[in-house]
Amino acid sequence: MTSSLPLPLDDYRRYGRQMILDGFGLPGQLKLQNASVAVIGAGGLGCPALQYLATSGIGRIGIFDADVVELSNLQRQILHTEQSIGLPKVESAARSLAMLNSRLKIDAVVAAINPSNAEALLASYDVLLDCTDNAPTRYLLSDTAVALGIPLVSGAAQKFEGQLCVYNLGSDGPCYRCLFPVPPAREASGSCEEMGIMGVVTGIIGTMQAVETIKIIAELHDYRPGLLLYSLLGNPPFRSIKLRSRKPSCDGCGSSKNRQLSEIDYIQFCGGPACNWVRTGLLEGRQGTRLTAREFELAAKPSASCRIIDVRPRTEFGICHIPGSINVPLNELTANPAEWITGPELDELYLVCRLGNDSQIAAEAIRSLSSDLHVKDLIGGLRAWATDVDPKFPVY
Ligand SMILES: Nc1ncnc2c1ncn2[C@@H]1O[C@H](COP(=O)(O)OP(=O)(O)OP(=O)(O)O)[C@@H](O)[C@H]1O
Ligand SMILES: [Zn+2]
Repeated sequence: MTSSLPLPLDDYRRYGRQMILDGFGLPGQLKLQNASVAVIGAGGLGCPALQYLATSGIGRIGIFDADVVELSNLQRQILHTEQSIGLPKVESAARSLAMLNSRLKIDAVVAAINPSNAEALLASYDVLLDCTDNAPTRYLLSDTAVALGIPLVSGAAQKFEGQLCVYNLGSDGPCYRCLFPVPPAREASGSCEEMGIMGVVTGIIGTMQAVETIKIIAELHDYRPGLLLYSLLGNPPFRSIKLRSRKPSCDGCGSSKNRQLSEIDYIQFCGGPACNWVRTGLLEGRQGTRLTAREFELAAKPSASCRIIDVRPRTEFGICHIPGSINVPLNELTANPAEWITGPELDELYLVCRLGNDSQIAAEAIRSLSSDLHVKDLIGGLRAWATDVDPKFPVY
């Protein structure tokens, strides 16, 4: 006689180690099996979150990201391999996940979530995971979770630190706007490329996003989540802040909200472009004051009359620099520009940075002091130097 089992026979062996846990059991496994979750961002946080969600037996996972895999991603984006460089991240992630769990249903969507597509693309999921890296998307996903009436498991990681919080949980869980009605300053919320990230920090936070998602689906969670703060250098490394319930006056989830997502200008609200649904170019350069890498190489020869100032932070200067250049980090230079243009013979000043933005700010600060000095900066920064002048110059 064959009995009809609620799970495929193999799954009893596959998930047995968690199914024997009191409080989880077969009902917990069935809840995971019947659940759909959407992971937005298949980068540092998305990869570890996806890995554990896939192996835990979630039935369907949507992956959304418009980016392709780069060498600099491999330090932390652990579903991507050297072979997947150049492939869309969602495709690379889906391939890795299929190897972990061939029965998992994966919706791999090569697209950035934006105000026009968010609700339509995410409506069929039970839980959203924010694994992205920019403020406009954080607000958009919070508003989308509120509009769809589903929880949002949000992660963030920068430098040595990470943050985890579940928003819009249950009938009175706060949304992201309840906690952060005003976006963080742009300087405090740059990308991993700008700010740096210890790879393993994203592993911890992304894995904890998977944990919270599993808890919500299996109904093991606390209805009053906290904001969890992690610092790799902290002692203790974890701190948790208890959250209040939803704010009645909140623009995102309060009683007065009545806006359509597509009408909200998230990018404007967050103080300018910072996300990949609109990537902008560099600062506008002043005509004739900027040099290509090849021009820079020919013109900038360090001597008593010619100085190359590299305005990157000291740690970055310590990684690599143009021979003969001196390091004056941008904040020090702009705090007291006069100090760096002393010297009776000094006639030409060349400014460099990593990508060609900070060097323009430094050049303007110096020009505001002296009109005699020839002040020029390098278009595209040391990236362009490595591409066009010195292929052995490290790119980081
Ligand atoms: N609106 C969005 N919709 C979907 N994915 C997004 C959105 N905004 C950001 N992402 C994705 O979130 C991921 C964030 O991951 P992470 O910061 O680790 O990667 P990265 O941007 O490749 O890093 P780096 O700053 O080092 O280049 C990226 O893959 C990015 O494409
Ligand atoms: Zn709110």
